[in-house]
Amino acid sequence: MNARVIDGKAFAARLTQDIAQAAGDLAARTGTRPGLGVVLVGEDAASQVYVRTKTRQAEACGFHSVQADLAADASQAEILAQVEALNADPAIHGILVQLPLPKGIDADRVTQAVRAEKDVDGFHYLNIGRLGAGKQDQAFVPCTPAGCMMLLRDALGADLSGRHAVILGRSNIVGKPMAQLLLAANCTVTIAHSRSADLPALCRGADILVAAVGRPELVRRDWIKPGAVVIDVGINRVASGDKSRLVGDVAYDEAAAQAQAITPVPGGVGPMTIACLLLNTLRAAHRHLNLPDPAVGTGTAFAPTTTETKP
Ligand SMILES: Nc1nc(=O)c2c([nH]1)NC[C@@H]1CN(c3ccc(C(=O)N[C@@H](CCC(=O)O)C(=O)O)cc3)C=[N+]21
Repeated sequence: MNARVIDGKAFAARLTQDIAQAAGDLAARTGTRPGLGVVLVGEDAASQVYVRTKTRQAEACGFHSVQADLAADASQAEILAQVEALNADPAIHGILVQLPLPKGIDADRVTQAVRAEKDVDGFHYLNIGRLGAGKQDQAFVPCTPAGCMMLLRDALGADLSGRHAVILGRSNIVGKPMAQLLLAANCTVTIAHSRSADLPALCRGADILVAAVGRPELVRRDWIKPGAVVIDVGINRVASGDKSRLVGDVAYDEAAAQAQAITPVPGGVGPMTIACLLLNTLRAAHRHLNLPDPAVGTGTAFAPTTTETKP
């Protein structure tokens, strides 16, 4: 078997173009540009890179964008005040507080302070609850799982019903919402995690395998059912000689020998996360104006983008 590479980078680029187009249409119709507010606390290098990418892409889509940088020793009250300012700003439709927050800050307090209508990360309990109740159309769905679903439908077609999906990882940000989305798509869903017995055997039962545990190359060749679709959410920086490189939670070459299709790292799920953040912000602006959600990122708007791996 020679897995197709699911090109998340190309998919995200097309999605981002459609978002830019829809943002332009909205501005022409209503005079409103979608507005994204990003809160960054501290000097974590990776967080700075991610936040810069998000802000730059938002601006490239014609969004209004505001970035609030707070010092690493900012107090919880200062962070909450920043969130409240963005909550109250009518030009801001989506708010993102970059995680992780420094030690000593109650991240739950901060994420729950974001108004649900502006919660484009999908972390507010109202949005989590809507997703859990099958009302994901009214929710903001967390960006990484939303992007994974688009890539899955790109690989397998719109109808995923009856497939056995195994998710490795049970985080609030990826594993749990991913399970809800796959369940809503009529998959049979297994959530496996660090305390599960015989992870390899569980994974071998998967038609769809989503790896989101943050363990470099945990998933090996014999964990994968021939013909499965593998979505690798892991982004792990590992030493490679005197440099470092990014690897996923899946041993890519081994998995590609077994799978039908697989996402690479980098260039798979990561770029989709950012595109879905922009899409959620575009939707937030529409909902703020009492307009129906734009027809972007839904249905069959996207032709498959898959390429062959090397033998
Ligand atoms: N409130 C909040 N929301 C988030 O969505 C959020 C967050 N906090 N904290 C950190 C994680 C991580 N995250 C990534 C997004 C894109 C890439 C991405 O585009 N990665 C590129 C490679 C980037 C590189 O080279 O380092 C790729 O996979 O191709 C990675 C990671 C969003 N996060």
